[in-house]
Amino acid sequence: MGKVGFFGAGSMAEALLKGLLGAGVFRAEDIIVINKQNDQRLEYIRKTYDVKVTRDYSEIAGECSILMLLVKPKDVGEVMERIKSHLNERHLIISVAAGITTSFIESFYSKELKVIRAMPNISCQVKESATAIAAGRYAGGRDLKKASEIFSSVGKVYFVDEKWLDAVTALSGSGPAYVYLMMEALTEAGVRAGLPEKVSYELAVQTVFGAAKMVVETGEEPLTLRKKVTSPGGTTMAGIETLEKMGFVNAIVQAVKSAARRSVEMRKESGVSGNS
Ligand SMILES: NC(=O)C1=CN([C@@H]2O[C@H](COP(=O)(O)OP(=O)(O)OC[C@H]3O[C@@H](n4cnc5c(N)ncnc54)[C@H](OP(=O)(O)O)[C@@H]3O)[C@@H](O)[C@H]2O)C=CC1
Ligand SMILES: O=C(O)[C@@H]1CCC=N1
Repeated sequence: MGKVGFFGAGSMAEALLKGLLGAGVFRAEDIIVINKQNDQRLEYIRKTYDVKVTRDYSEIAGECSILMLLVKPKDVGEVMERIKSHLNERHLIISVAAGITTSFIESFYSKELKVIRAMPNISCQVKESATAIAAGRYAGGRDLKKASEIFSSVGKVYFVDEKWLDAVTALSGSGPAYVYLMMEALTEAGVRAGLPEKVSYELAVQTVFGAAKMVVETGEEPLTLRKKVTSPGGTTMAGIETLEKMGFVNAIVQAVKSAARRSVEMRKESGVSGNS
């Protein structure tokens, strides 16, 4: 696979580092990490994962054939400006930046640049990411295969059309946060119903974990499983009726819509023209 350069040393970079090193896709000595100015963070990454770190853009672009953009969408332009003179046709750029198009990244290079846009989620860290990937104009089957190999090592991979990526970002990129909020809400609800906080928290977390595992391991759909839990006239029915009355489903639909809208806005704020 060659060496990989990580542009960014934040949450996503660390989640990917943990996952990729754990899965053995890259050895620590094949990874170089660069960030912008946080020395302490870069030192932490170096010490914890035993990877090489640098502040030299030419070094990282020179040594690595795969360059992963793990910076905020607004910083993608700056990174591309800094590396564009060191790029060549052997480089594969993989960007996880929300809203940033492959054509924007391609536009920094005068020749054909291989770009893959990916939308993983934080669960890379435990090798359970749902990652969607789309190829840019010049990326071919081999590049998609490489990206797929990388993200398969940290979860499941789905090939999508690039125009879907705002919706994907809103659903599965941001999705873990919605589920964490659900856990927070269940914990709070348990406390209000009289449980000690620790008990409530542990019950909430195990309930969400068990519910997800049921769907995955039984292959049964959530609706079917929901029916199995909901006895006529029972407690679950009372709870679900309240969720319906309070607009639970609509709240989730609106949340995903807002997140997808924000993906489009961030694209515009980052100076990207075009829709997808
Ligand atoms: N967090 C998540 O769950 C997910 C995030 N993403 C995407 O991943 C990307 C990164 O997000 P996240 O990890 O949360 O962000 P963080 O803010 O945690 O990390 C951003 C990193 O980028 C570095 N950086 C900024 N500018 C430059 C530069 N010019 N050169 C090199 N490094 C630079 C920062 O360095 P410094 O600290 O020194 O400024 C920092 O290490 C975003 O585009 C986001 O859309 C996608 C899916 C899920
Ligand atoms: O919140 C964000 O913008 C990023 C993209 C998906 C998850 N985190």
